[in-house]
Amino acid sequence: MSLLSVRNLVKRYGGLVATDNVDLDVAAGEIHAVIGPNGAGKSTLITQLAGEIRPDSGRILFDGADISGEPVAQRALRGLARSYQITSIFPEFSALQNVMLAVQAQQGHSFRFWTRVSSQAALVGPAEASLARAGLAHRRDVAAADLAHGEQRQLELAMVLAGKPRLLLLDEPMAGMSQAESAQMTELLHSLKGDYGMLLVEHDMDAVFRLADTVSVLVYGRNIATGDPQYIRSHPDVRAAYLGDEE
Ligand SMILES: Nc1ncnc2c1ncn2[C@@H]1O[C@H](COP(=O)(O)OP(=O)(O)OP(=O)(O)O)[C@@H](O)[C@H]1O
Repeated sequence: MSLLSVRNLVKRYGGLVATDNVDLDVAAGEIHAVIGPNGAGKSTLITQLAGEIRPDSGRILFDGADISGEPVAQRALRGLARSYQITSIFPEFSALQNVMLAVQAQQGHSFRFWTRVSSQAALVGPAEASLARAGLAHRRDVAAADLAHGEQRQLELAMVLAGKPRLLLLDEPMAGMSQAESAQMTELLHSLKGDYGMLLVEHDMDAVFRLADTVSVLVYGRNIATGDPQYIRSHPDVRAAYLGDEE
C-alpha cells in the first residue's frame, strides 16, 4: 500500500489549471521525484500536500487516511513533513540548539525557550542523533549563521528529521548549491532512503536520476508520465516536453 496517494487533484488559479487531475503514489521508504519545466505546477503540488493551500477537488491520502482537509500541523503530526528554507533557522543559535528547538516542538511543547538545564538535557540526545543523520555532527556548536549555505540546508533537514517524519516533502533541496554541495546533499538523501519516503521536487537531473525510484513528469499541471528513471529517460513525450534539449 502507498504511504501517500494523490487522486484526481485539481487546483485552479482563475483560468489557469496549476494542478490538472494529478494522480501520484509514494510508497514507504521510496523516493518519488517530480520533475517538469518552470511553471509546471511542482511547487503548487507540494504546497497542497503540506496543507498550506487547499485543492479545488481531489483527494490526498496519507497512510490510508483522507487528510485533504487537514491543516499543516495535523499532517506534520501524522509524519508528513515539508522541509522549510532557511527562514526557520535561528542564525545566532548553534546548529545543536536549533535542532533542540525542533525536538522540543516534536515532543508536543509549544515553541518556547528553555528555562531549566534539566529540560535542556533531555533534548540533547535526540538533537545530536538528528544532526548526525544529516551529516552535521562535527558542526554542532557552530552558530547557524556561520554555516555554509549547503550546511544550512543540512541543518534544515536535521530539524525536519527531529520531527520523526515518515514522508519528507522536499522542494528543490539543491537550489542555490554549488556542485560539490549538491553532490553531498544527494549522497545524504541517498543515505536516508529506505528509512523515509520522499517526494522530491528538483531541477538537478543528476540528483534526480541518482536518487529516484520513481519519477513523475508534470507539464502544464498534468502528470504526463510516471515510471522508473530508465522509462522516463526514454519516454518520447518526456523527451519532447522536457529532457529533449538536454540530451
Ligand atoms: N498564488 C498563485 N496565483 C496565481 N497563479 C499561481 C499562483 N501560484 C502559482 N501560480 C501559477 O501556477 C503555475 C504553476 O506554478 P508552480 O510554481 O507550482 O510551478 P513550478 O513547477 O513549481 O515552477 P518552478 O519550477 O519555476 O518552481 C504557474 O503558471 C504559476 O504562475
